[in-house]
Amino acid sequence: MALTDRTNPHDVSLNTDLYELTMAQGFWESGMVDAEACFNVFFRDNPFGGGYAVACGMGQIADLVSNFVFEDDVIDYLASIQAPGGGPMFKAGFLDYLRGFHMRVSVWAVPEGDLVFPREPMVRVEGPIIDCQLLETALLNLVNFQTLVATKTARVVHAAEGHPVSDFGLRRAQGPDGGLAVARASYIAGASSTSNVLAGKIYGIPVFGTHAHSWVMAFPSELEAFRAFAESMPKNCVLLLDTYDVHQGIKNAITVAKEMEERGERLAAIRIDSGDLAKLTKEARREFDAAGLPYVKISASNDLDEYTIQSLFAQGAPIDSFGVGTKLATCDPQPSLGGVYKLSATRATHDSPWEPVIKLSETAYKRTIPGVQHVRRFYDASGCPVGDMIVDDAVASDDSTSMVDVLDEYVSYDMGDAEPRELLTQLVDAGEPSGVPEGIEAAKARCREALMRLDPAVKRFLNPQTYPVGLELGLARTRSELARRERRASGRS
Ligand SMILES: Nc1ncnc2c1ncn2[C@@H]1O[C@H](COP(=O)(O)OP(=O)(O)OP(=O)(O)O)[C@@H](O)[C@H]1O
Ligand SMILES: O=P(O)(O)OC[C@H]1O[C@H](OP(=O)(O)OP(=O)(O)O)[C@H](O)[C@@H]1O
Ligand SMILES: O=C(O)c1cccnc1
Repeated sequence: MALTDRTNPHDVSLNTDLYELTMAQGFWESGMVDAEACFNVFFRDNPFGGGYAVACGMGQIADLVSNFVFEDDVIDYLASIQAPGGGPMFKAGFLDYLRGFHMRVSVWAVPEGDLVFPREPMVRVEGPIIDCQLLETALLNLVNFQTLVATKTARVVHAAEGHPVSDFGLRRAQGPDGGLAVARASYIAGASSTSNVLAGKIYGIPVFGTHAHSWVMAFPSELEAFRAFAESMPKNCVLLLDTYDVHQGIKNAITVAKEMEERGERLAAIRIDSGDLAKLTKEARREFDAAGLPYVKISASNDLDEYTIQSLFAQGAPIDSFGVGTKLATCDPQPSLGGVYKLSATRATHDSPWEPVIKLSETAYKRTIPGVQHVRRFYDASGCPVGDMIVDDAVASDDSTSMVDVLDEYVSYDMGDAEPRELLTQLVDAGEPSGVPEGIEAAKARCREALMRLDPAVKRFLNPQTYPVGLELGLARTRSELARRERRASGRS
């Protein structure tokens, strides 16, 4: 899959921050080779001021874990790193340990394409603390950006009201890897195609393209350029009308469409990439219809995002499809998702009981949730999600429907008759992939279904309603007790 298709699989273990390796060495030296940990990936705020996020990148986690090995050239490089104070950064004994290393972690995650909300675990990793720590950076690198892109795309696709959206973002993406991640995540979240040909080859995403202004400028006239393109691409001819003057562009496209009809062909569409897209697309629609060419579709591009698309439809723009590049690939106006990887439980060995741990902070906002967490998503009778409950089975109470808001302990919810379903599914079992990884189409279908069932009030762009996420009562109690104990231990109360 993706990561190893693109990079030398032996380098996967170096796609990390140095401190993961130095901490791993420290755990090894401290005799903690058998110590185990439980970490969770979560984010604190929905991106783009929205009401939800689309989980993405999970389909590549098993591949990351399997390929997390230290080949000889990697060991040689690590051996060559000098500590700032002099001498090798890594000890020979630790490098020997890494030589035979393979990940033994178990991983659970929100299924790719499903919805995820602030503070609930979107990925849970359990296993030897060394392995868990080594995984942090690469795992966050995988899921943070793809979840952000998938969420941005879901918003754009929502605004497009069922009209196809193509990812045009490669030229503005954050490098070749970024471009591939954008194509993959945007396709899962509802884009119909990508202009990125490598993504088409690697992931099997449909590829789509029109032509650039340079095509028109390379011919003596626009009409000749359109004719040449129609002859070269009779089956998928989309003409870009705005190189010189859209009004003349419409006339030239009609001339070429009529010539195509005489050859038994059809002009597929036109694209407009500048100016007032509402006004110009209305004019184009009028003229194509009047010329007896109602089948010619209208595509629009030019710095589009969910807000411009929504506005264009509010103005009655007769647009059939969109090409969305810069603002999708760069996730404008929010370039990162602040997903974090936090320790929530430890145990001395695989056979000892888990001890929940908590990270306190000056602000409740940064306080973590302790325990080995999983998520119960509740659905109403029509199959729509109504709330998510974070549960640690080891401390769970008898009350399986009540929960306390994840941020505000004075707010509680009762899920009543709603039907609970486990959200997290296992991806890796003690280092081995759990079953056959699902394809990208399954994640895409899941995303479409999940978004369709999400309350429109949570999906709206302006002041969306907050989807309820809470702690099961036993977990809420454990969290308060741990917080009190830690505060006392640190002398703060
Ligand atoms: N009717 C419209 N309503 C709202 N936004 C629009 C409308 N038409 C175009 N836009 C958006 O306005 C922004 C600027 O459009 P503008 O007409 O200034 O194009 P431009 O960037 O000057 O064109 P060029 O690509 O030639 O530089 C773009 O993001 C475009 O998508
Ligand atoms: O507008 P985006 O959402 O980023 O979509 C991709 C853009 O890429 C191309 O423009 P190009 O790079 O040739 O520059 P342009 O803005 O001058 O058209 C294309 O014509 C789109 O406008
Ligand atoms: O095919 C297109 O029209 C296209 C692709 C990438 C960027 N802009 C336009």
